[in-house]
Amino acid sequence: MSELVFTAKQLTKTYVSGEVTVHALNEVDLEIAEKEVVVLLGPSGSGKTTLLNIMGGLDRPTSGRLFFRDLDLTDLGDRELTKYRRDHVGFVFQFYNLVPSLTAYENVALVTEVAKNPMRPPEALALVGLEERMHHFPAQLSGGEQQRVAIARAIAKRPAVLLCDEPTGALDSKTGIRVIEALLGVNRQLGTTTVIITHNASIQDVADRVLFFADGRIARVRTNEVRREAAELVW
Ligand SMILES: Nc1ncnc2c1ncn2[C@@H]1O[C@H](COP(=O)(O)OP(=O)(O)OP(=O)(O)O)[C@@H](O)[C@H]1O
Repeated sequence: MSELVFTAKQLTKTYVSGEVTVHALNEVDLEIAEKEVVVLLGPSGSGKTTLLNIMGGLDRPTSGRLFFRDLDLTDLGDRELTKYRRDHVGFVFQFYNLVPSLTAYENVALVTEVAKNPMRPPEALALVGLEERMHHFPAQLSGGEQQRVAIARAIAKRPAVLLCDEPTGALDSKTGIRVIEALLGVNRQLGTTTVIITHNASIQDVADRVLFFADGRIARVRTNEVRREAAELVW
């Protein structure tokens, strides 16, 4: 059995506004192993982003526990949570949030300059197939290429986990597939545990496991015996 990266126990997040209570996460139990690729699917509002944000130390649960390896994240103060995030977590969002006045190289360097044991920017950009474009500005890159720069930026500090919220949401199928290819390449070469939220059901075939969310719970889990390559996807 491989090592666990995340263990969630009865993880619950409740929002109360006035008379309305929303159970964004409802007593979720979950284990995610080292090096796993996990895809989260489910309707809008089913709790996927809430779980991702708590795993990334961006948000806190209302009750329950979440462990990163043997570190109980639910016990951490704000500064410790920030340190956890900085040392161990890379994020990729739907919109790339690159600095437009900086080249691809410089966007990655922003992170590597403050990390403990970073890759050099060209190494990170090579992992996503962009070494030839590293002196280009975001405006000179396609959406898919910009997202790959964002992935290079997220993984340059060699995080244990990469959390991706709709990474292909703004992309057409061809560039989306290249982005998934980049994520799988990083997972293969660095062993980064990767969690991907998507509304695109075809992406589930590249995962080790697929968690289907409904009403703040994991309603179903699918395990793929064989992971498909990104190039085999059709959407
Ligand atoms: N800050 C907040 N205040 C109040 N309710 C919230 C807040 N954040 C999320 N929610 C509610 O919690 C529920 C779960 O939201 P969440 O964003 O986790 O869903 P999701 O599955 O990621 O949806 P989507 O696919 O649309 O991103 C929703 O009903 C949402 O409206």
